[in-house]
Amino acid sequence: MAALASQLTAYLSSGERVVSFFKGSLVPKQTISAGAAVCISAALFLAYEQYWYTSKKQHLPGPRWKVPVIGTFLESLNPTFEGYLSKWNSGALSCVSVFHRFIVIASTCELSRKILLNAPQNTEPSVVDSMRKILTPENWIFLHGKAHQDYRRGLNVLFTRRALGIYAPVGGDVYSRHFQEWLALDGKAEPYQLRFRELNMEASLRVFLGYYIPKETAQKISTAYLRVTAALELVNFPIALPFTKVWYAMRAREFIVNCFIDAVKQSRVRMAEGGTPNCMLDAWIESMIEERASGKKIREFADKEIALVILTFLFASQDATTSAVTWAFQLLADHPQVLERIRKEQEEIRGDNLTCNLSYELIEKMQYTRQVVMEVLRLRPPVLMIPYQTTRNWAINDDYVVPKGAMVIPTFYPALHDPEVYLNPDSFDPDRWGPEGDAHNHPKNFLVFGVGPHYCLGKEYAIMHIMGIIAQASVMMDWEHIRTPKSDKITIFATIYPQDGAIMKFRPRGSIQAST
Ligand code: HEM
Repeated sequence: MAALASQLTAYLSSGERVVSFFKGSLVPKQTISAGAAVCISAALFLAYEQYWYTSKKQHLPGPRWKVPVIGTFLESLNPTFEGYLSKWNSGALSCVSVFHRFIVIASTCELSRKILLNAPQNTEPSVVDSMRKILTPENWIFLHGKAHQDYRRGLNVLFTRRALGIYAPVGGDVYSRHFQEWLALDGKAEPYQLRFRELNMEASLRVFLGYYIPKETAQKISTAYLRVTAALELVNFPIALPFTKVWYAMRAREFIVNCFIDAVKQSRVRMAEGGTPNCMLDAWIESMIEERASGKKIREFADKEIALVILTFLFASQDATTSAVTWAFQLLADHPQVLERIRKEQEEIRGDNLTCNLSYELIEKMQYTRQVVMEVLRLRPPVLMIPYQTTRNWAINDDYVVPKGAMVIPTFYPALHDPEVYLNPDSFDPDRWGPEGDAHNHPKNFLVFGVGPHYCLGKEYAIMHIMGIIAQASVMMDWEHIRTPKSDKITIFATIYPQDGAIMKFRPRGSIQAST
């Protein structure tokens, strides 16, 4: 069967040869028309496709047969959360195929961790082709194994305690400015998801690049970046023809990277003159200057390289943090007793200066606010899964070998909603992260940021950023969530959002109670 299958594959690569195969060898000459030959070869191709699928599928739960040619492509265009849930519930491992890609989905904590931790020996992150085009093939994010490890080590300096201390007040300034804009809407109710995105984008640009980028350019970058997000589909047209989504995204990337390079040059000049570091670029360049001065052998990062790294940070952070911030505002409005405890904590640690700007020292004192952020991320993990692929045939457990080249997907949601680990897993309970709770005793289940060689580099910064936003918001504003039947329904677009876009209204702190 396998020999026949491989013979057929070779033949099916050329229609002409297929016709001659059937005309010339299988049946006597002159007895079969070209049309009939095409029909027979199509039928054999379809049969081969089913053989290909079922021989990989074996006993795994999944569609019994492959939809000819496209597999479950149509379902993957409009994924639903309920669809994912039923897939995860179907077995510890399950499968589908999209076009000619065989996909294995792991739904337990143990198997998901195994996939992530087995990079690069048996697995590696699976990259959609458009990503390589948009982020450029030379981007560090596509490195594997030792090269990846070494490069990544050089970036650790950007997320030290000292570096976070530089970023906290920069973020705080941006949050307060955006809150003032929301308050200027005078309590108008509207979906806030897009406004949360704008806040995140500006915070990222200012934290990463400081004020080397003028306001108008920052706005242009924010708009251009929408092109990048739009091109992040699982399936794109393979060639970046003019005016396709990927083509627009590549043009946007060129513009963004050029702006970043300009900022790097300015930072180099300022830091060489002994300036105080005000953003990630400054921290990075200062550390290179210091290491050079100390005579250490260091990795010199070129301007474009730095710009591309910052681009990956934008890429990795924008959607995930926007998702987390959206759910955080919604969950806090729906659980006023939790918001009150955040406020109480802020009063305790800020004293008389309630609306003072953020600092890392303040962040470190926000024990309860941290618990809240951990719980938001557990309940509504922005990233539900990450696609990897196998680099060889790999016995993932005792009874299944994932074939080489298959996409293998570790999922995070089931581990984060495991009722044996998190009591009442679907309830929002920040106390489970407190001294009395036991969520901390199960670090293996907290897969929000992945695990292994590619785990999230920005984890600590992301947590600080979300904490900073809700802390600062709690002292400046009151907000209401206008609930709709879609508020608790999850929509999936790379990350997860409430289906109604989180309809909210904001008022200055104290005015809602005062007016009711
Ligand atoms: C709530 C916000 C965030 C979430 C939920 C999140 C989640 C993740 C996840 C699940 C991964 C893949 C891990 C793996 O494959 O094992 C990842 C990778 C990554 N994240 Fe985040 N992330 C967030 C924010 C950020 C931020 C703010 C930054 C940068 C400032 C960042 C930078 C990165 C980078 C560079 C990688 C790739 C690391 C590598 O391949 O070595 N992330 N993140």
